[in-house]
Amino acid sequence: MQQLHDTTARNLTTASRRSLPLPTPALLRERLPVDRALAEQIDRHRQTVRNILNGEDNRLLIITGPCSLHDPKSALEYGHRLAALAEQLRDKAFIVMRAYVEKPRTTVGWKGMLYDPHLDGSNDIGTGLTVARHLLRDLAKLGLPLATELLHPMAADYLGDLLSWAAIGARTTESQIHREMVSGLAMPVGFKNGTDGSIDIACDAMGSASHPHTHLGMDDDGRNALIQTAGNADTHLVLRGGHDGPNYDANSVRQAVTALQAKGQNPRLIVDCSHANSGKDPLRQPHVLRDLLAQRQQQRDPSRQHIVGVMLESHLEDGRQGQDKPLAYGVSITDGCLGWEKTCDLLQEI
Ligand SMILES: O=C[C@H](O)[C@H](O)COP(=O)(O)O
Ligand SMILES: C=C(OP(=O)(O)O)C(=O)O
Repeated sequence: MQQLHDTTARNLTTASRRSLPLPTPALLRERLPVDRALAEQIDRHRQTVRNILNGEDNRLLIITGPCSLHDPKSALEYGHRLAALAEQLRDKAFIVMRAYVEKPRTTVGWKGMLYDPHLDGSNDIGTGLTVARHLLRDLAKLGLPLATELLHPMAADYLGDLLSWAAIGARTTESQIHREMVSGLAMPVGFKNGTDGSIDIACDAMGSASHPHTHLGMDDDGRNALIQTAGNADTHLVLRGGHDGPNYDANSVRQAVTALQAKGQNPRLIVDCSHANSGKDPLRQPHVLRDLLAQRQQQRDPSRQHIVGVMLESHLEDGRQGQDKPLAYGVSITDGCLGWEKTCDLLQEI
């Protein structure tokens, strides 16, 4: 009788969810391993990003790539072209590819390759994890450092070893769970300012993530676990504009730097040329980037440079997929992007 009661109570409280098994992080990493040479490459790339953020390497950090990856073929074609450009510009810039497989949504919408790799609402996350890890590993093997937004903390367990930089997005910067996760990550992590444009929440996030935490989590074998983290010393601010408009202009950057200095935090920051800084018009990104380059030129002493990195949303073709049309190759499925030709011309200006 007591058992019947317990079962009924459990059914009532869990009626709105169902679960299916997924591979553990250890199993996925075993199936798609990172070999020693690749691990060393990623370690070197992380260190270069750290050096830029600490003012020891004066090259511009450029994080560029599609708003979201949805098709391995076009992502790899972009990666091949970017790897060649990165080599050409290596004296002036350190280029990292945006390799975003999770998308935060304002309300609802496609949540990225990791969640729905078949793009049909079937939400085959098991395949999504494999496709995403496979693609990220192939891109890293091109010699490219990779950046992504870590949206679900469990995704870091499956993909974190392939990343040289990660973002916490505008919609999750205030989340304690994300700050705890960042505290245990081995790569530099940028916190974006909130969608309302405020930077205080991102500064709080940097402070929180730099501390050790103890939190609920999953171990490599997929078991619930108590996780203890050491604190991440390489967090920084990413300006992406907000509801009231852009924050890439010299005045906004100065205010952000002053706020960071007042809190004793790293005043070197990254500016996203897209999102609210471009008013979501991808073709405005060159205008934003040129403004940032002009601001950098004003600062003659490289060690006092505050804008150390920029982000672009860029794909093979301009814009985004048309509504109710067959998918066009190399076109973003989420936010509009700057096409390759324009991206390439723009980055040559550096
Ligand atoms: O970068 C992508 C989008 O800006 C973000 O995922 C939010 O998208 P949405 O407002 O279309 O949901
Ligand atoms: C969603 C993104 O950015 P933000 O968090 O700034 O909206 C993104 O870079 O894909």
